Amino acid sequence: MIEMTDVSKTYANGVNALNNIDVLIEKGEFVYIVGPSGAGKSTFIKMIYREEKPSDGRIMINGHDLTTLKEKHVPYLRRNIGVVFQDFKLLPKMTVFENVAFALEVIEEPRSEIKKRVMEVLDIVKLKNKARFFPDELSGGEQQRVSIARAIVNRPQVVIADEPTGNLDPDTSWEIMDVLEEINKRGTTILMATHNRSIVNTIKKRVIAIESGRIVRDELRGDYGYER
Ligand SMILES: Nc1ncnc2c1ncn2[C@@H]1O[C@H](COP(=O)(O)OP(=O)(O)OP(=O)(O)O)[C@@H](O)[C@H]1O
Repeated sequence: MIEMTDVSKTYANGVNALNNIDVLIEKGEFVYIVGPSGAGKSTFIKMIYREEKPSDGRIMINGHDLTTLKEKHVPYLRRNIGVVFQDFKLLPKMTVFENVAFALEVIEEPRSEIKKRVMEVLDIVKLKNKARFFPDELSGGEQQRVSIARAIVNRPQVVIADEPTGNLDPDTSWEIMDVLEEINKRGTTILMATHNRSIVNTIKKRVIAIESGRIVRDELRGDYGYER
């Protein structure tokens, strides 16, 4: 469902972030993207939700060619891809409920339907009881769970997480993994860029390792593979 063919990315300042990337990720996979700082992991991820365009090569997502996708069609692509960031990016003046409902792409859907869907996803992330709270009234892990609820509320086929546990303590990081695994079990493809060695080495998944802009390893049930 995600296919990159000979993809390279050079930024405007001349930095060559990715070179000749070939990769195929099937529906329902859970994939860790690992590699040293500056290796190109975020660039790889950003190209999938069209935050960045490749300089060369082709990216296909669900049969759509991202490289020729018109700007006006980018919102349709994004509806199918939920994104989770290290720093949550919640709207501080909105409640948990509103943060999730805001992301829901429903046109003239009855309020009752919107409420039902938002409460469904808050149930998945175990935050139904905090729907009326504001982000600053939540722990870091809870805020990340809200951001995951927001990412899945449109029932995307793919969730992309760029260091989702980067700002969290170890216990909370495991809770976030429980939630991501649950979402994956329900059929959503997950791509997660991470520096979290113990998670990668414990919850075994496919590992794609990137170094200096190239894929140097792609293993089912792989290891983190880097020393600190
Ligand atoms: N917008 C940008 N403009 C220019 N260069 C960039 C830009 N974004 C990233 N780069 C460069 O591209 C290279 C890859 O960066 P990227 O953020 O993809 O790495 P990363 O593997 O995600 O790193 P980290 O683990 O530190 O987040 C780096 O050399 C970085 O400086």
